[in-house]
Amino acid sequence: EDVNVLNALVRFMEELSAGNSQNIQNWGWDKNLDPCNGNVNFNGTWKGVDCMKSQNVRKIVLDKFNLTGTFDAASVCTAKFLVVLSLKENTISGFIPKDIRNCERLRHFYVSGNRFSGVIPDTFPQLRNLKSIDISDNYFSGELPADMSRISGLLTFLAENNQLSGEIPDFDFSYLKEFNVANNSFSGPIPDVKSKFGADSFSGNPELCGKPLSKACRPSKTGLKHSSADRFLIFSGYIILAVVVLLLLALYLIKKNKPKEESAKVVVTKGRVANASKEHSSTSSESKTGGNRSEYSIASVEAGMTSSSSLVVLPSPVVTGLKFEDLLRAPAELLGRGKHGSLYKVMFDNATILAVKRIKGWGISAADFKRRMERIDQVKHPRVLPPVAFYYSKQEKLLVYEYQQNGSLFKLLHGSQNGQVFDWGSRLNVAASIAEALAFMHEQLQEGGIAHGNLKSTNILFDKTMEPCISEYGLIVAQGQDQPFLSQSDSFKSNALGRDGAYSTFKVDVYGFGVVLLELLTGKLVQNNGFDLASWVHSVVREEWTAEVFDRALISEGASEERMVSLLQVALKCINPSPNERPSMNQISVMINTVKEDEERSIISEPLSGHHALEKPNSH
Ligand SMILES: Nc1ncnc2c1ncn2[C@@H]1O[C@H](COP(=O)(O)OP(=O)(O)OP(=O)(O)O)[C@@H](O)[C@H]1O
Repeated sequence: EDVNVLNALVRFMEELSAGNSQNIQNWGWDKNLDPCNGNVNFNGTWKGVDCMKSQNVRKIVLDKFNLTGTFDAASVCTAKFLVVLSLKENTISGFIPKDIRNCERLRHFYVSGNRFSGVIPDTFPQLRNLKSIDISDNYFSGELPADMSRISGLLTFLAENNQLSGEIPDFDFSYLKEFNVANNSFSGPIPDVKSKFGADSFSGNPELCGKPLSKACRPSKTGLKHSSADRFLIFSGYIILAVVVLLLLALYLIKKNKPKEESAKVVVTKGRVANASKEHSSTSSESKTGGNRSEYSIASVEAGMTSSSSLVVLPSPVVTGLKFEDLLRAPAELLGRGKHGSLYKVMFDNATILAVKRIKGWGISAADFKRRMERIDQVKHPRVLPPVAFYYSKQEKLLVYEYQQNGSLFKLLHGSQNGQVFDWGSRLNVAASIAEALAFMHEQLQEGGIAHGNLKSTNILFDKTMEPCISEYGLIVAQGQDQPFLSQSDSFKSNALGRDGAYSTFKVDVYGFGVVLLELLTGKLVQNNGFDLASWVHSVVREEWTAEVFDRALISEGASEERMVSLLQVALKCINPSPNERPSMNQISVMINTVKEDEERSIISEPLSGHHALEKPNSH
């Protein structure tokens, strides 16, 4: 460590020891000694200090050290690599200084069982890397910072037995495993804790109400609590809101009265409701729109579009005799409006459910489009959803797929899982299947340079037998040096462009696949095209905390860390910023199969009485 850091750490210890110089000597906190290199059992090294790669102080654990002084955050936070700070069960007093914000890498902060007082500083939520916080059994008072939810990925928050007051702020409850604020003076409604924590976590706060406590909240009471200044602010807020709403309404009315613009070729028209249960309530509106159209149908106002000649129905066992008019008239429901188009669920023939993707602004020629779709259709792979039909017009392209009832990988990972278990074995299977299918497609479509172009967990769907399959293959053109039809600012693409500028469509898919692997391993949501997740994983791995990236569900299931790390290594290769360094899908498929074989071998060789052999839930 740097001399300045050593000096600061000695100062930190002096403050903690309240001038008891004996302490410092006994524990070897001497700036002339190396805190890192020495015997672990304090022999020339600093007691309670642990270092990373024998260089930087990473952990300071001074539990039960009879410390009676105060906490000098500014000094201790000069140790930039500090990840764990634990001062449990001493008699430290005073407050936590705002300078705690400088401990940027801090992941675990434990000060329970001391005599800390004062408020938790508002700089605290700036410590985004925090995983666990234990401030229980102290004399902390005042309100918690309102933006505690900024610490995303928090696993533990323990603050029981203090004098904290005010409302409990919103936390990022998605990953929280432990939460306790019992025996404080919190008041008001309990935020939605997603039924993860019971009444024990909140008891001993007489003014708290709402679930999971048995005391219900009285709506009027919160109103009374506001001061007149508060009330003024709230009312003026309402007024502003009302003005905005009125303005929007006016704008909408003005727009509506204008003639329809040329570009709006396909509209969703009002008519009969798709849902049978609502059928009679809307019969009155039917006459207005002329019979057969459904409330949400992909109908067109453009005369040209109703010609069935442009709909190409590919030979498939799913639909026979699908006509364009049928498609337009059929009841449809808008499922999503993605960056690249909208997706409709269409009931056809009362038996077949189709998914229709509508893409706008794709400047591809009719012949190219047709060739492309037919080529994709020719390369059949059981794990790739083939289009059943497609439609071309200059402004609009429609792609028809069979609707998959079992949802997407995204939904399985992040949706309400309905008690479904998505265990390690199943995740590994998904990874292996998708890698294999993608490798096959890449190989077959190498010549035309047709990659998937938009691989992500919403485009991996589960079929009837819960086997994963890739959908929307080849709907995005991202080839050569010329700009893909995506915007230039798309960080996904610019990322795929890499530092060396070389562009490869297939390597974009490899990146996308790497992000899917990260999602499978961490269980975390992907934002910003996976860029955030990727950089988070990188930072954790760099600091040798690899085990912390994995989904808690996988850890508690007892999944093999060794094999999770192997899969993580594959993912990191896929998301290499330089596309040329990324392996091919074929190589990736081989790597994942090796991990899968290891897994299978271990299941066979493990004794049946083993913890995971018994508890392993069925894979799909
Ligand atoms: N064939 C299908 N069957 C069932 N659900 C589907 C099908 N195709 C897509 N979906 C689901 O419908 C939703 C909307 O799909 P859409 O493709 O519009 O979204 P997206 O993939 O997030 O966006 P985009 O592809 O435009 O980037 C997604 O949740 C997707 O998983």
